[in-house]
Amino acid sequence: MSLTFATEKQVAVAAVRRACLLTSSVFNKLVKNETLTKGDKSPVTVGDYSAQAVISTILQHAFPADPIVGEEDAADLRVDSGANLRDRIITLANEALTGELELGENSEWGIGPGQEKTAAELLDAIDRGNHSGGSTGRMWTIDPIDGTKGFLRGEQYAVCLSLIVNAQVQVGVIGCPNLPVNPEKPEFGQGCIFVAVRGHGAEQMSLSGAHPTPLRIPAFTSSTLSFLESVEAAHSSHSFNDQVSSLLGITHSPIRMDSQAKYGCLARGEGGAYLRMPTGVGYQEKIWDHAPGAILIEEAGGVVSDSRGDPLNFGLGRTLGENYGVVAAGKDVHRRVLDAVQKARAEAKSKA
Ligand SMILES: Nc1ncnc2c1ncn2[C@@H]1O[C@H](COP(=O)(O)O)[C@@H](OP(=O)(O)O)[C@H]1O
Ligand SMILES: [Mg+2]
Ligand SMILES: [Mg+2]
Ligand SMILES: [Mg+2]
Repeated sequence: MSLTFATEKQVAVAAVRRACLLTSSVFNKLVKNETLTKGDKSPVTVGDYSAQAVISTILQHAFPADPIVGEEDAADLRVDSGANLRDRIITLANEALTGELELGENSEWGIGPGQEKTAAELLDAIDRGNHSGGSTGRMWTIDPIDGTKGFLRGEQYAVCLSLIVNAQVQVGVIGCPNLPVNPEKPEFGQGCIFVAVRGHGAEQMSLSGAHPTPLRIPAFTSSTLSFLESVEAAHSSHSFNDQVSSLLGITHSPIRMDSQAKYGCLARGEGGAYLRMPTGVGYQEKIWDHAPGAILIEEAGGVVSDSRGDPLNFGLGRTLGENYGVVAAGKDVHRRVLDAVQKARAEAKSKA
C-alpha cells in the first residue's frame, strides 16, 4: 500500500483553507492600486502575495526541511514603492494565520491566536518559494491564486498546493472559493476543496472541510462531452479545440473557466475533457499550474498527458519544459481526444 501522507494532507488542506478565506475576503475589499503587473505582463494582487505568505509560513513550520516552488516572489514588495502594498499584505497574512484553530489544525504549524509574524518573516516566507525544482527529493508547489484574471473578474480561481516527491506528485489540494458545491443544486452554495493522495483516491469537500465525497470520472459519449477550456484565449487555443471538437462530433459548446477549477470540475464529472494547446511558441507551462490538477484527475480514474500522450514531467524544474499542451480526461475519452488532436495537427500541417 502506498504512503498515506496523512500529516501532509492535513497541513495542506488547512493551508489552502486559510488562504481561501483570505482571498475571498480580499476580493470584496480589493482596490485598484492593490494589483501590480509582473515582468511577463500578467497581474498579481495583494491576494496572491498574502496567500503565498500564509501557505509558505504553514509549510515552513510543519515541514521545515521541504523546499517550495512558488509562483510569486517578494522583490516588488521590498522596494520603497512597494511599501503600501507590503503593509496591506502583512496585515492580511497575519489575519489569516491568527484565526482560531479549527478541527484538525495544530498550533505547531504557526497558526492560531497570538501567532503574528513580522514583515521580514512574511516576506521571507514568500521568497521561500524560489526553489528551482528538479527530479529528486520532496518539494511543494504553491500557486496562491491560480487564474488571477478570473479572480479579478469575480469568476473562477483556485488556491493550489501540491507535494512532489522524486518528480511524482503525491498530494494535491485545490481550493475553489467561487465554485458551486453542486452545479445542479445552487442552494448548496459555493466554495469547495479538492484533495487527492497518490493511491488513496480523490475527494471533494466543502471549504470548511465538511462532507468529503469521493470522486470518479464517469463515462462520456460524443453527445454528452464538452471541452473544458481556459477563458483566456492567450493561454490555450480555442480554435484548435473547436477543430478537435468537430472531429469528435461534439455538439456541446465548450465550458470556459479560469484556473485549475477545470481539473476539479472534470474530476467530479463535468465536461468530460480538458484540452490546453499552446497558442504560440515559447511559453512553458509551470509545474504549479498542473501538479495538483494532474494527481486529482489520476486519482479520479482519469489520465493526464501532453498532446503526444506522454506523461507531464514534474522533474524538469519550475516548468514542464517544451510545451506540447495538456490533455486530461477519463481513460476512454483521453484516447479518443489524443487521436483527434493528432488528426487535427496533421490537417493543419497539410494546409500549411
Ligand atoms: N501564454 C500562456 N500560455 C499558457 N498558460 C499561460 C500563458 N500565460 C499565462 N499562463 C498561465 O495560465 C494560468 C491560468 O490558467 P487558465 O487560463 O487555465 O486560467 C496562469 O496562472 P496564474 O493566474 O496563476 O498566473 C498562468 O500561469
Ligand atoms: Mg500569475
Ligand atoms: Mg497559475
Ligand atoms: Mg497564480
